[in-house]
Amino acid sequence: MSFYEARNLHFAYNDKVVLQGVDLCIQEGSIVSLLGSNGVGKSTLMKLFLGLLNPTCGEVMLKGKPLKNYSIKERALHISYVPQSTQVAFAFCALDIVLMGRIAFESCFKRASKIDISLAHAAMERLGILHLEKCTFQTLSGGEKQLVLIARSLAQGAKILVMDEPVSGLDYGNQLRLLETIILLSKEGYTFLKSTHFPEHALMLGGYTYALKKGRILAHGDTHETITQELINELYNTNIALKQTVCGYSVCIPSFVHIK
Ligand SMILES: Nc1ncnc2c1ncn2[C@@H]1O[C@H](COP(=O)(O)OP(=O)(O)OP(=O)(O)O)[C@@H](O)[C@H]1O
Repeated sequence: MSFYEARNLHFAYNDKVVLQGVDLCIQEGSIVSLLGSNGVGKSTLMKLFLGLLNPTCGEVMLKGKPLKNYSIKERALHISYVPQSTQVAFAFCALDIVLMGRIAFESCFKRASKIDISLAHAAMERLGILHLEKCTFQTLSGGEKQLVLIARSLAQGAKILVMDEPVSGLDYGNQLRLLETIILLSKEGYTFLKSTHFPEHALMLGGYTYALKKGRILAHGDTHETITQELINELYNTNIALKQTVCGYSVCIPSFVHIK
């Protein structure tokens, strides 16, 4: 039985076709990176995996059962979502936002329990943002907001994390710390489906990669075998060379053909 998969997904926004026959299979505890140019459909595919959009054809399956047969609460027990950004209408503090991850376990109107608060604190501590707990979410920087949303996902306790460009807005140190956290969490049994604009980050994480182009899967497989310089150049219309460093990491070396 597959763990989490998309079978022959098709999707269009009205008459704008975005995905055409996408198959994607995620093993439990794995890290799956989605690559593709701007507007290719990565966020759309993730929203289909979350059940926030319905496919025009095809199906998302979770643990052998169609996702559409799970209630919203059941979905929240399995899957959490880190969006690219979140609008918050009220002056919630960062801890309130993280505690919202616990709503699936309680009623919206019930006060957070001691257990909820300690789980929220643990998630914030893990991401190095406990000092932000009393800050108003709206006043945080883009990167700080992103870390709070990731903490909300961890506090939710769901073991599948769907992350839409999770490092966007993070400074270089927080990018590396988040990648390391993802690797550590996957070793604890968490499963990741994440989009990225950085092939090097996918290579650091390893796992599995799917590359999307023109609504279809152009390439997929073990990340280190799938991400080649030819694939990167085809996906992004670039002219890079992929080189391996002495410590085993691959880096992209761009050639700026227009600048001499
Ligand atoms: N609500 C919507 N209504 C109509 N078209 C949409 C909607 N959301 C996205 N699209 C279009 O669908 C296509 C895929 O968008 P999507 O956000 O999934 O791409 P993406 O690969 O995540 O892009 P990026 O890397 O820039 O975040 C784009 O052409 C986009 O303009």
